Amino acid sequence: MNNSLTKKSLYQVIQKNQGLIALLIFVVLGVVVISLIPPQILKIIIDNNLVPKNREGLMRWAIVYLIVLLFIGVFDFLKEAILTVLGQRVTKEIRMEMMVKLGKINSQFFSSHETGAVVSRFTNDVDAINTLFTSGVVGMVISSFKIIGIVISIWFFSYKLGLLTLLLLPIIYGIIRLFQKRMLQAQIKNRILVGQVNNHISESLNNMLMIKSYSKEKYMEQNYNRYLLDNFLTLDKVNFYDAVFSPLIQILRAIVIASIVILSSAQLNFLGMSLGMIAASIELISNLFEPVENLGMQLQNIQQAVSGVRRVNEFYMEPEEDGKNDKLTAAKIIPDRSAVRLKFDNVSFRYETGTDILKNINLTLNPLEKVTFVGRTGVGKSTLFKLIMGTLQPTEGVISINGIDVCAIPNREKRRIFGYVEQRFHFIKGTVAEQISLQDEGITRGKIEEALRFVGMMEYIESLENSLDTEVTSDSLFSQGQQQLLAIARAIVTDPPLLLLDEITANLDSITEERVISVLQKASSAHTVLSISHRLSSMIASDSVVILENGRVKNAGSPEVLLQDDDWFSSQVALERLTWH
Ligand SMILES: Nc1ncnc2c1ncn2[C@@H]1O[C@H](COP(=O)(O)OP(=O)(O)OP(=O)(O)O)[C@@H](O)[C@H]1O
Repeated sequence: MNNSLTKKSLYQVIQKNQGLIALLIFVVLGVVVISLIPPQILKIIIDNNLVPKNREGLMRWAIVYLIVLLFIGVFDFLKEAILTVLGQRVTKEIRMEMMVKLGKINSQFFSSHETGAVVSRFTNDVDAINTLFTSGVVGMVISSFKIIGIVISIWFFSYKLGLLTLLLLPIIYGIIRLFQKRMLQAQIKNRILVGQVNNHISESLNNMLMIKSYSKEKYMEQNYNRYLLDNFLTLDKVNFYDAVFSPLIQILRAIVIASIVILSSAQLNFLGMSLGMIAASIELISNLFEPVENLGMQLQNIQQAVSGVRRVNEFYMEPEEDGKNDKLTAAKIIPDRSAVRLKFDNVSFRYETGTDILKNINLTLNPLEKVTFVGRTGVGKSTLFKLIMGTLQPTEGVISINGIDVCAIPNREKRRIFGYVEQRFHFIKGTVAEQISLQDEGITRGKIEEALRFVGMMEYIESLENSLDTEVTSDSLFSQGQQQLLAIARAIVTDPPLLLLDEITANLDSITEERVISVLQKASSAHTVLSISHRLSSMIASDSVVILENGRVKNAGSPEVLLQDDDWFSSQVALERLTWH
């Protein structure tokens, strides 16, 4: 756990909660010691009062007995409360640190890790660490002390019974563990199957239109039926173990108690104990089952928590985005927006999980140039944009703006440099205005309105109930094409000198498409514009076209020259004209 996040968070919580921890230690010791007292009182009541038929002290001992029970309750409550508070504080600390880490982590991480697995670090793994507090280490210490205390108390009554208890302990533990393991296996299987049943419903709902269009209702029902049946079978097992476990413990306890009574009978009198001692021993042995039972679960929780700790720490050790220069500002990098020079020097790139996507790209774009990247689906055009923005780091080579490596640009400055319009619009929780500003306080309402007017969305937004302040609660408030327009508004609202447009007209009707292109063309006089387009006809009048093939620049030049020189380009244009006319 060296330099681990868990250790760090634990240390911080201990530092900030020293009083609470001192109280916890006191309470834990109190719980252990006080819970040994009632059997002793019982012994005194029987030996000093009941056997000699002396009722004098009964009232006094009854009150003491009640007070002790009251203390046990109070101490138990305090222990649980403190452990829950401390556990929550540690998990909050861990989760906050993990969120900070998530913001710093190298973007490559997200292409090689599934969302579900990362979510599970934040939820299941941190919850497992929480059990270290609520029912793990501290619980185990309490259970162990309780067991030790009980054995010592019994030993004082009769060393023979003490020895017998020591012999019995592993047997009781073994039987309980055997059942607990089976119960847990059945519960885990049941949980997975319940997840499967629930997933099936949400998946079916998400795909309902497709299911109906392809007439897959029967298939959906059969699958659901199968999942339900599996679920019933495991649930049966869980119920069986649940039903058997309690009676099993009762029978075990009854056998042990009966053995003590038989061994103490007048005929055998093997243990040599008074009646009070016998009663107290029976009480103590009865109390022995609870900590033994807890111990098994606590050990298991600790095992799970340890793997949670390991996984959380692995996440915390993931490489961060390096090479950022915090002193760089957009104004320093681009002092004059008409002199932006973007350069690719021997750039190659490969995702962690795959082969080379881009190989040895060398390109220099002139200031204010309009460049369109074309190439077959999957050739790496969108990847190239992510490299330009420094979201991904080239495996080899450098991409620079005015001589500055894009990977050194701090994230906070990127919105003032790049306006990136993705193929898909990502909604955030908030109002329409916040979809555009992304809660960036530097962006005024006037700027937001200007950007929305620019893409022709203002009229529609004014027709919404609260105009710009309408809460966006569902994607369906905007059509696919409108989402595309919102994406453009979000990108241009900061008036960045570099526009990166990834298939911006894919979801627009031809009238809107023409309008967007003409508006962007007007605006583009003060921008360097890089666009990706499948439909060559929808290309913003480009100064040059870069054709990518097999990860390399196959050809680059003005569209007029490429129409003459490049067979692929001229045939694509011809094909498109054929399709459209
Ligand atoms: N996160 C990722 N992890 C691994 N491989 C990826 C990842 N993203 C993209 N790829 C792969 O990289 C290749 C290039 O993808 P990219 O999206 O850059 O292509 P593209 O030219 O923009 O495609 P399209 O024209 O369809 O948008 C594809 O083969 C894709 O499968």
